[in-house]
Amino acid sequence: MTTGDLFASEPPRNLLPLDGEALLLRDVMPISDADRAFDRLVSGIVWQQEIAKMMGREIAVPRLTAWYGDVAYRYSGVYHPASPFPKIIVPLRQLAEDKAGATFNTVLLNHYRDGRDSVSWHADDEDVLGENPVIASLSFGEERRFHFRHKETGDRVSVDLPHNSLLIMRGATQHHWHHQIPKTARQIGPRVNLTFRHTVPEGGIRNR
Ligand SMILES: O=C(O)CCC(=O)C(=O)O
Ligand SMILES: [Fe+2]
Repeated sequence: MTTGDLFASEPPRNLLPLDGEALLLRDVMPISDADRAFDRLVSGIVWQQEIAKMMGREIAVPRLTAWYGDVAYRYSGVYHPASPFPKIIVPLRQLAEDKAGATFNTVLLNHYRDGRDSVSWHADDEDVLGENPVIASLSFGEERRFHFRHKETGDRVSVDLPHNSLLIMRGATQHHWHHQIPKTARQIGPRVNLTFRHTVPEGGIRNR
C-alpha cells in the first residue's frame, strides 16, 4: 500500500473540538496535475495588489489576490461585477464541489509570494455567504501553517496546509472561529490558495 492509499482510506477527522467543522483532505488530485495547476495559476492569473484603508492609512494587502464569480456581488460596499471562471479554475471548482458535496459560484484566490505574505485573523462571515457557509480551500505550492482561534474561548487549533490539499470549513465554523495564516521568517517559496464559496448574488437571486 502506498502512502497515498493510506491517507485516502482514512476518513478525515474534524480538526475543531467544538462549534464547527474543518476537514483537511490530502492528495486530492494526481501530483502531476497539482504541480501543473500551481504553475498555471502563478503565471496565468492576473494577480492584483489590493490596498486596504486602516485607520485612515492606505496599506498594501500582504499577498496578491484575484476574484472570479458567476454572479455579481457587493462586499464592503464595493461592487464586483460577474467575472467568468478562467479555464484553469473550472476543473478545480468541480473537484472542490465533488469533495465538499456543495456548489460554488465564486472563488477568491490568494498568492503568498514568500514568508512575508500572510492573511490576518478574520472569519468568512459576510452576509452574502449565507448562514452556515461551506468554504472549500485548495492549496498549491509551499506548505503554510493555518491557525484557528475560537472567538469566545480563545481555543487554538493549527494545521499545516500542504501542496495538493483541500480544507473544508462548514457548519457553524465562521460564527465561532477566526482563522489566519501568519508570516514566517523561514525562507520559503510561493503558495497559491483558492477559496471556493457560494455567494448570494447582488439583488439576492440564487441562480446556481
Ligand atoms: O490561504 C488560505 O489558506 C486562507 C485564505 C483565507 O482565509 C481567505 O481567503 O479567506
Ligand atoms: Fe478566510
